[in-house]
Amino acid sequence: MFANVIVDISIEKLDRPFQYIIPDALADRIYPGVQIEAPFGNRTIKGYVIEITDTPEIALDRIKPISGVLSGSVAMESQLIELAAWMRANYGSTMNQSLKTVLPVRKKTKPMERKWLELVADENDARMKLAIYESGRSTAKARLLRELIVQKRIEQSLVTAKLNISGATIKSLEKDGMIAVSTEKQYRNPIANLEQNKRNLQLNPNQKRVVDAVLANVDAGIQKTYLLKGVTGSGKTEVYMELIAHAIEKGQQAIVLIPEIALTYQTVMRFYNRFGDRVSIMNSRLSDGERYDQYLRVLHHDVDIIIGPRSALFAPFENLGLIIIDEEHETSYKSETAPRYHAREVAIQRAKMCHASVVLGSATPSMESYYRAMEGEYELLELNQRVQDRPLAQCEVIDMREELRHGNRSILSTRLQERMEECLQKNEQMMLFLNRRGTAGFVSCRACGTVLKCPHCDVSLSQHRGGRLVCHYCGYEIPQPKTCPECGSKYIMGFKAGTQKVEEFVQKRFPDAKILRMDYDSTRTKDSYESILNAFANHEADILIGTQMIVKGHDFAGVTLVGILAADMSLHVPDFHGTERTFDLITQAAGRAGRGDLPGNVVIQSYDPDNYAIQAAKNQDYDAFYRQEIAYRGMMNYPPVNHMLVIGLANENEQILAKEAENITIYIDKLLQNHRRDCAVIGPADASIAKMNDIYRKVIYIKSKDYSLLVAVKDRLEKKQALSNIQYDFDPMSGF
Ligand SMILES: Nc1ncnc2c1ncn2[C@@H]1O[C@H](COP(=O)(O)OP(=O)(O)OP(=O)(O)O)[C@@H](O)[C@H]1O
Ligand SMILES: [Zn+2]
Ligand SMILES: [Zn+2]
Repeated sequence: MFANVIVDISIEKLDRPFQYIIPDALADRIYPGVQIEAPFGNRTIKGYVIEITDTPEIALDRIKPISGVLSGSVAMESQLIELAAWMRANYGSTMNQSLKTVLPVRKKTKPMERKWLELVADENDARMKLAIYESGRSTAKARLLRELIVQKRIEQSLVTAKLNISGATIKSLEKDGMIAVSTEKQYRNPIANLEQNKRNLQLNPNQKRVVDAVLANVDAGIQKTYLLKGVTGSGKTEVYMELIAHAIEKGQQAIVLIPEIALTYQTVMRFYNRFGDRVSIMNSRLSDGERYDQYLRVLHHDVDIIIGPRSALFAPFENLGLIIIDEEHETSYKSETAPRYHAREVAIQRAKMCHASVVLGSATPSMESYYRAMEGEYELLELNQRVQDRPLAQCEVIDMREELRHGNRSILSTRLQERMEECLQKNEQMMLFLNRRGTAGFVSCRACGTVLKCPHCDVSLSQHRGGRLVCHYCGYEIPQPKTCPECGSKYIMGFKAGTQKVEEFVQKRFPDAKILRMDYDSTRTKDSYESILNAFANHEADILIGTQMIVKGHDFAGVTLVGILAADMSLHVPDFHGTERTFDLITQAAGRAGRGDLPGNVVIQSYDPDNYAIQAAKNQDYDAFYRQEIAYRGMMNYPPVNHMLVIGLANENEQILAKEAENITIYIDKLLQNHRRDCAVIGPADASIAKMNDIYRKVIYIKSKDYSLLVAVKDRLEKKQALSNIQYDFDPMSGF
């Protein structure tokens, strides 16, 4: 057997593992992540094993044996490399891609150095010396010494800038034995200079019950994953913080994942108020240097808590006790580039390696997580009430087909306009949420609500050029009809309306209302997102109009009305998750209303008001939604009941791609011929983006109950020569 070893984890050399023989005597101590010693040229170097293989890559007589295993090699990097190896094996990528995901980009930039001047002589001696300097007209030396007698310790840059003192003067004082100069490395702290506002909140009995349940297991040494299902505004964040405080008390550290878009000043402050400087953040707005500094601060035990999106999962804590994933249903936890990992699964894997707990939190848990909780794999914990017994908002569904029948062709239903009027009169705030997800591509009837779907896959057909409607799962296609096949209406078309249009309409209808709009266009500059949220929180506007951006965990006490426009648009994304996304979005949006002292109202506008996702969201009844959705997933063999592997192929030559996709499908069919009952191969079909930058794309789907069968197919394909670029996506979260 051979081990592929990385000898130095600096980015330039990541590209090149070196191969060594595994001596029999060491065989059972060598696995990915382990730190070893091996000959390198004429010296011995330390390295990390990244892979075990039975294929030699160079002539056998040129491969040297590993000379030793570094016992107790607890080096942080070794654990992360082991994790990278697991990701490579389970998601399909090169080892390089996995390592680059897990380890930070090393920046040559040095940390800032601060020099300190400190008085070391005792005060009497210093005063005597000061008198000598003064009489000898050493005015610069006198000035500095006088200051240090008062301050004891001053930063050098302050001395040179403010007291106008030269390096020579400092040296001379040092030589006289008056002061000492020391340097201190300082890493950039992205949340420095915040003002901490300590406040101690008493957990209510429900919150306490949840915390106790976790702590009981922790104290008994039981490592587990928990699913915290708590309605919007039930105080999940307070539960997280309490658990973190307990971990820190035991000398452990914690990682908190939240979707990038919810990582606002408001959220960071909640953690900062409780934990102060022991908290740091990672997000995409940090420069590579700042990000690397956070990695070092973690390594040097300067912080106990890292908050950030997906990538914060790889913070190098040595004694990690807790990983929290808030809004765990969010699609952004799945990486869209290889390795296409899901943060939830990697978190669980990392937690197992270091015996940490994982808490997944959401008001609308993903189907995957709730299914696993039902199967007993995760422990389910619930918070079914809002804090201080605030009621959930009152929801009503408006049938937009009726509106059309009554001659209202506008974006806002009569009912919503009435509610808005009331809200403005009472000087309360509202949010209008336009569901833009999935508005591209599908075709629906405005008179009866019918959406054209694939008869084989039950996903909506997508509009293609040349008037074709195509299924991206199986390739089924039909010409686009001119009239609705259900009711004959000619109002059958793609849906198009943007937030800007909504804003124009609302402004015209309510000329005195102050409106803020938040969408991709209005938040392109660095801080605009934050400043819109702040302005709204300060009641500088009555109405906030936006896309999915406005529903992510924001806590505005003044909002009493939420209007959800085009609620059902996301039902029709060409993807089997459409119904789940719709339920999530409506429930989360509705959860923004009535969080303060005043009760909330929600108006849901839909062309498909009887759909179970819309009905369940209206009643804020997660369980009802789950029961129907899981039955559907089971019937169609979709995840989480089955696993699914998407094999994406890309090639600039359309003919070669088509041929290769066919051949690979036949090859996979053959591979799986003894497993016909446990799996299905579907496709090849055009990818949802069938051509990108002049590269053609196709997809093949495999469904199976057995994840390892899918991994085995991937492993075989990886070894095969291919003309096209091949990508793997296990249990996809969105169309390829
Ligand atoms: N025990 C408590 N006593 C008083 N107020 C509390 C308590 N717990 C939480 N709160 C307050 O209630 C509000 C909602 O709590 P929090 O944001 O933690 O809920 P959440 O479940 O995370 O909500 P969402 O999922 O909607 O984001 C916050 O303003 C929080 O400060
Ligand atoms: Zn119709
Ligand atoms: Zn189909």
